[in-house]
Amino acid sequence: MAADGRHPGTAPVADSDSAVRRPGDASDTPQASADALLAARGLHTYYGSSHILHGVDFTVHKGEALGLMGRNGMGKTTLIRSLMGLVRTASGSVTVRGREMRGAATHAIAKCGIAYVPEGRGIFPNLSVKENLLMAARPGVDGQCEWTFERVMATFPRLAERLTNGGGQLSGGEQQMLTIGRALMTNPDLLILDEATEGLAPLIAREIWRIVREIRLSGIATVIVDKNHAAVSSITDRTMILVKGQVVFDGSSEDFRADPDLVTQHLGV
Ligand SMILES: Nc1ncnc2c1ncn2[C@@H]1O[C@H](COP(=O)(O)OP(=O)(O)OP(=O)(O)O)[C@@H](O)[C@H]1O
Repeated sequence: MAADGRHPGTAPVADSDSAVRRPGDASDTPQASADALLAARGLHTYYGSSHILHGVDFTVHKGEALGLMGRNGMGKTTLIRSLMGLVRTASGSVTVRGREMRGAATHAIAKCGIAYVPEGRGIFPNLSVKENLLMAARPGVDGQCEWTFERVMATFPRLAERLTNGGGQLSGGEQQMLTIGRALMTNPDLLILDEATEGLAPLIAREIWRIVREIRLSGIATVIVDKNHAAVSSITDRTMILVKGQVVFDGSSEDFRADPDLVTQHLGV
């Protein structure tokens, strides 16, 4: 705890209109900025007259795994949708590798190597597993083709067993794997997973976490939104907590795990 009773790296929600960065936050340094893959500064988003994001600062660096946490309705999905151009943002900036992208179309942001796997899964139910995967295939931003059909098969043995099944015939967990597999076929630099284990049986959720670990080790940056903070913080480098559309913690996952008060205060039910 800091002398004022707050956690290092936290700010009281009602204090300020903008999210407060930690002194010495890596994203403040020119070195880290050069390394930033996707960044937002002072992001404000509204749904009608409801002010949802209150000046959010956000950075994910190349190859970094970031866990985005917060109770229901705190703005996590809205932040992701704002970054992806799926909702209009009122002000602030969104950059990909330093290039301003706020207001750009979602497909233009995706073309910059950002793959978004939304909550609820988006596969083609009438196409086979193989067709679903092959139609997503494309080289990455630098022409890299590391994620081939064969590699996806090796990573998702369950999908390999169901290649000719229609997407709609898969179980919920298999559909989630197919959605992640499709995202990997685009050879992204960043994979954003929103509630990837929501509603899945524990065994299947564990399989998803194994896959996410493997993706992370392959050098792809990941942003993981999930209620299972223990699982997420065990595989991420950094943790960020949103409360009412403001960042109240942005620090290493090690620091997050060492401070159970953060869970009680900001994530507990
Ligand atoms: N399309 C919408 N129109 C109006 N309000 C919305 C819309 N989508 C979300 N909201 C509201 O915005 C706030 C933030 O929602 P958001 O989905 O971003 O939260 P979240 O942290 O992702 O929560 P959850 O874990 O429940 O998905 C909530 O109060 C929610 O009711």
